Amino acid sequence: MQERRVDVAIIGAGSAGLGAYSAARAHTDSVILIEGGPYGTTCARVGCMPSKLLIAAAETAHHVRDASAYGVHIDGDINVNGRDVMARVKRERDHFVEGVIDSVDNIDAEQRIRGHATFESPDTLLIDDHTRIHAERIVIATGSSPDYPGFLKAAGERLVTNDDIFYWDDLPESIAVFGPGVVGLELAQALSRLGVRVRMFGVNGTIGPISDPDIRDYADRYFNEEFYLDPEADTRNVAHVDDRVEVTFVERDSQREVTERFDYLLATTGRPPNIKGLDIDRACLRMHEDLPVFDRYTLQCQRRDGTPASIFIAGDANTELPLLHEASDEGHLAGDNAGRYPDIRAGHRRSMLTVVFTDPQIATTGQTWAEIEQRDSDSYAIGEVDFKEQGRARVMRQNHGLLRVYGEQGSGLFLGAEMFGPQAEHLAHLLAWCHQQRMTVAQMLEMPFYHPCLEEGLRTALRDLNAALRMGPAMARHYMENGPGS
Ligand SMILES: Cc1cc2nc3c(=O)[nH]c(=O)nc-3n(C[C@H](O)[C@H](O)[C@H](O)COP(=O)(O)OP(=O)(O)OC[C@H]3O[C@@H](n4cnc5c(N)ncnc54)[C@H](O)[C@@H]3O)c2cc1C
Ligand SMILES: NC(=O)c1ccc[n+]([C@@H]2O[C@H](COP(=O)([O-])OP(=O)(O)OC[C@H]3O[C@@H](n4cnc5c(N)ncnc54)[C@H](O)[C@@H]3O)[C@@H](O)[C@H]2O)c1
Repeated sequence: MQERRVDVAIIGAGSAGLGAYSAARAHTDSVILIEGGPYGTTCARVGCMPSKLLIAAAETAHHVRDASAYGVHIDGDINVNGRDVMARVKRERDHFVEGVIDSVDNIDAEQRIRGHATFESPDTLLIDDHTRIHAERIVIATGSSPDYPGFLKAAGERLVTNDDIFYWDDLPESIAVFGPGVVGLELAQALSRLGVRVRMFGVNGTIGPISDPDIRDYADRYFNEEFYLDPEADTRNVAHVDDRVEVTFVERDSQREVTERFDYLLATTGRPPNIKGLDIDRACLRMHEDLPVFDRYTLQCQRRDGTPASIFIAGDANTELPLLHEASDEGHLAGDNAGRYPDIRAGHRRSMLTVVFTDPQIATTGQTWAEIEQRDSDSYAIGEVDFKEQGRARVMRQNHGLLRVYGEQGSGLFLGAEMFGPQAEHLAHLLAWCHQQRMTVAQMLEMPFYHPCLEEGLRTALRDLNAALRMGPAMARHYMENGPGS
C-alpha cells in the first residue's frame, strides 16, 4: 500500500471536482484529485450534452413534420434514420468528452489518481487497495447515479438508464419510461418525436420540477397530445418476455388493464447522491437522512459533535440543486474553502434557476409556487399569461403554455416564477436576473420590451401581477397599445 500526504484531497473528477481542484490549487500545490470512473464528467458523457443532442434531432424532425402548416411542403416521406441520429449524438458527445479529458490531461500526473475512494478515518482515504491518502482537508464531489425501485429489475437486460442510452447504435421501436422527472420528460418527448412509441409512467402526480398545479395540469394535457403520460400510474406488473419488456398497467382514460410489450424500459426515477459507497460513517460526520449536514454558504460539513469539520461537499453529492452551474459554483467554493481552511469564507449563491428542455420548455426561478403557498395567503399575489394569444408565439406556431409570476404584497418585490412555455429558457434567465437583483415588479415593468417578442408575454404576466398587488391598473383585455398580439 502506497502512502501519500496532501493538504487537500478531492473525491470525484466531475464538474464539481474539477472546479474544486482549480480553486484549491490557488492556495496550495499539495492537492490530489481522485477519480473512480471514466474521466469526462456526467454532464458531457451521459447527461446535459448528449440529452440536448438527442433533443436537437427530435426538434428538427418535429419542425420538418410541422412545415406544411406554414405552406412549406416537403415532398416525400420524412425518414428519421436512427443510426444516423445516434451517430451524430455520439460523435458530438465524444467531442465534448474529449474537451474535458484534455483539461484533465493538463493536470500534473502527481496531482491525480485513479481508483475508488473510501474513508478510513476523518482525514484518511483508501484508494481501492493500492493507496492510503492522509489529507488535511477533503472535498466530497462524488456526484449522483441513477437508481430505480426493485420491481423494475424484472425487465432484466431490457432495463436501461441514461448511462446506457447514449451508447445505442440505433433507436428502438418502443420504450416504456418510468419517472416523469427532468431526465424522463426530456428523453421521452425526444424519443417520441423521433418516431419511438413511448408510454410514460409516474407515481405521485408530479411532472418535472413543476409545483404550480395550474401549470402542472397544462403540461399534463399538452404532453398527452404527443405521447401517453400517466403521472399517477397504476402499474400492475413488469416482466422480461421473449427478450422484450412486458408492462401491465391500468390505462388512464379507459381504466382498463392493458398489457403492452416494449423494446426497453427506461428508468428515470431519480438520482441519489454517491455517498453510500464512501464508508461515510468513518468520516464521523453529523448526518441527516444519510447525508452529511453542511452549510450551503461554505459547503463545510459538521463533526458528530456539531463542530466544523475539515470536510466539504459539493455538486450532486449534496443533493441541494443537482444542476451543472450549481455543481461548478459549489466545486469552486468548496475547493477554495478547503484550500484556505481554517480561514473559510461564505460564498455567493445565485437565485435558483432550472430549465427543462422539453417543448414547450419548463422553467422555474426564485421561489417556487410550493414555497410561496407556505406564506400567509394575503402576503403574496399571482399574475399569469397564457401563450395562446401571444403574438410572437402565435407567429412561430409555439403558442402553447402558461407562465405564472409571484410577487410580495406591500413591498411589490418579485418573488419567483414557474412556467411551461415557448423558449422559456430565455424568459427564465431574465426573471432569475431580476430576482437576484431583488427588483420589484414595478421596476421590472420599467425595462424595455421589444415588439413583437415573447418577452411581451412576460410583460403581460407582470402587469397582471402588478394589478393583483394593487400597484398598477387592472388588466385591460385586448389591449392594443403596444401592438398586435403583445
Ligand atoms: C440525462 C441528464 C441530463 C442532464 N441535463 C442537465 C442540463 O441540461 N442542465 C443542467 O444544469 N444539469 C443537467 N444535468 C445534471 C448535471 O449533469 C449534474 O448536476 C452535474 O453533472 C453534476 O456534477 P458533479 O460534479 O456533482 O457529478 P459528476 O460529474 O457525476 O462527477 C462525480 C464524479 O465522482 C466520481 N466518483 C463517485 N464516487 C467516487 C468515489 N468513491 N471515488 C472516486 N470517484 C468517485 C464519479 O465517477 C464521477 O466522475 C443532467 C443530468 C442527467 C443525468
Ligand atoms: N435540464 C436540466 O437541467 C436537467 C436535465 C436532466 C436532469 N437534471 C438534474 O438531474 C436531477 C435528477 O433527475 P431525474 O429526472 O433523474 O430525477 P427527478 O427526481 O427529477 O425525477 C424522478 C421522477 O421519478 C418519479 N418516480 C419515482 N419513483 C417512481 C416509480 N416507482 N415509478 C414511476 N415514477 C417514479 C418521481 O415522482 C419523479 O417524477 C434533476 O433533479 C435535475 O436537477 C437537470
